[in-house]
Amino acid sequence: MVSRMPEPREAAVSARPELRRVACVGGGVIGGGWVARFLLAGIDVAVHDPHPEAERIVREVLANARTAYARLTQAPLPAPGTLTFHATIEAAVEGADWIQESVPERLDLKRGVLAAIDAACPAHALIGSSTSGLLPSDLQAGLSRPERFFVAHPYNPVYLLPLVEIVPGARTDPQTVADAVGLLAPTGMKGVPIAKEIDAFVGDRLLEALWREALWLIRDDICDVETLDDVIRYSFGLRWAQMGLFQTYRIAGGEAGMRHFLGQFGPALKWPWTKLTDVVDLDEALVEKIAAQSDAQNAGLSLRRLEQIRDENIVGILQALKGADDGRGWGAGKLLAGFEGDLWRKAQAASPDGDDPVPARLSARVAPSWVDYNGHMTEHRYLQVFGDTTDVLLRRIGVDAAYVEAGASYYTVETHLRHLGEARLGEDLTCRTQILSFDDKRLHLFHVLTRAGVDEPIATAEQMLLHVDRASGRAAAAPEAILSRLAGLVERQPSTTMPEGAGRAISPAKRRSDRSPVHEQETDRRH
Ligand SMILES: NC(=O)C1=CN([C@@H]2O[C@H](COP(=O)(O)OP(=O)(O)OC[C@H]3O[C@@H](n4cnc5c(N)ncnc54)[C@H](O)[C@@H]3O)[C@@H](O)[C@H]2O)C=CC1
Ligand SMILES: C[N+](C)(C)CC(=O)CC(=O)[O-]
Repeated sequence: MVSRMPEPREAAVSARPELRRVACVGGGVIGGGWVARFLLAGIDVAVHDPHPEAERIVREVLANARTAYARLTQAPLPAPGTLTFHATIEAAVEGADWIQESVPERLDLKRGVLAAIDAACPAHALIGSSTSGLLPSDLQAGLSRPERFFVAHPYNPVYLLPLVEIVPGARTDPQTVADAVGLLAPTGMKGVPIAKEIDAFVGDRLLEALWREALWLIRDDICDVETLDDVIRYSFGLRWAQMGLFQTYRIAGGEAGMRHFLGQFGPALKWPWTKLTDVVDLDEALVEKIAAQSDAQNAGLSLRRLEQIRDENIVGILQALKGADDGRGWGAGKLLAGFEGDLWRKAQAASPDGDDPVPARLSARVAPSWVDYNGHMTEHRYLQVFGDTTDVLLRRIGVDAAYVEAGASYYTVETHLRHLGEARLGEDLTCRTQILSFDDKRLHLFHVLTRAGVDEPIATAEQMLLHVDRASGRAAAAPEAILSRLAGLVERQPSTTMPEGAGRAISPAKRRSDRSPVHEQETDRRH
């Protein structure tokens, strides 16, 4: 049978401009994550949450998000939006382009809150609900303008995981779905329209099935929570971040592929262990057992520490995926690469030549994964920072993703890196570039890495790059437009003299015999 493309995907293009102001109604785990996602995309956010400590909680989630973003990307993020807190729904939704409801998972509560939002928000505003499973048709039932309502189901942490299931109800306008997908894209999120509404949508149907089996395994003492988590994180959990279920199983079918996989494991679907559907009774004893095992598993780890470890791990995974598929990016990493490309394009459009007289400048923070057994930044991270700074320069002269796609690029052919000091965990670094020389094919750079606000270099790198025709892999003259941008940067750069250390080769170590006291004594005796 040939499947039809789902309706909402056909209305693919958003007619709306970018979001300027968002209201988040509910600022708990998920509401706080939405706040961070929108704010760090430069959007103003108004929050309403009656919890007495709502502001503290939101700001703590935001602090986590800022740390995670500093590690996630070197791309020029926009200036964060303005965060405000409001005592009423009416005040929060005033002037909002999008309202995201994230109050507790109770139909009656959500309906009341949505009715208040619907009555007070601007006519053009979209209304999304974070519900994990309630049907959008049930939630939109009492609204005066149900056509602008939909479920926007995110994943925790909302500021790092890009997926949002966009689920329309019976009365949602298909254009609303397309608009929601389009409006989320500049925040780095991937809105995925779900063709038909169903309880728990797609993600939570899968997660609930796994969770149900997990609860049985603990209740029946088959394993404890730590063993169960190990089974996931040392095996299929590692696969799922990059290939999901079906692509993974296609490979598991070997050379004969998916048909063979289905032929081999299809019959097993009739065996008892593949159709477990009973729901475990979450009685007091089981709750106590799981809570106690979970406490033991996480002894000494606060919630915020767990969140930080989780965020660091997710950032690492996203960055690995960004470099996958021969640098083209894969899955969520490809999305991140596209997001960063948009940020660079926007920054360049806002300031095509840039006002900065320094040809390239990059800020970086020493992340835990950058530190080695000596307790300082490890070697290859220096090259990463210098390489990223070179990329800043290349983008500035017009060598961006589109330029590379069109067939030419600059390749680094030589680097001389000097380590002059130590960069330690959490330190903010600045890298600045001087263009030493260039001609139609060669570009000679000198980077200096310092602690932010300090002049003394921690490291320097001298690099030679060649302009290359990518098809032949051979050096080729860069076009006039690139060369004249380079000339403009050279003219304006503050330093015109050769920097200390430029052109230096590694001086050979003295031969052991030259240094030996015996040798020196012998030499002395000869004198
Ligand atoms: N926690 C999770 O992993 C995920 C939760 N969700 C969904 O997000 C929604 C919120 O869940 P969580 O953030 O986990 O819950 P939470 O309990 O952390 O936060 C709910 C917040 O809503 C506030 N609230 C209660 N009544 C309110 C009202 N009348 N107006 C404004 N705020 C009000 C509470 O003070 C609280 O801060 C639920 O629909 C849930 O299904 C979606 C994805 C994942
Ligand atoms: C537990 N949960 C059903 C609220 C989970 C979700 O909805 C998504 C997530 O982040 O796992």
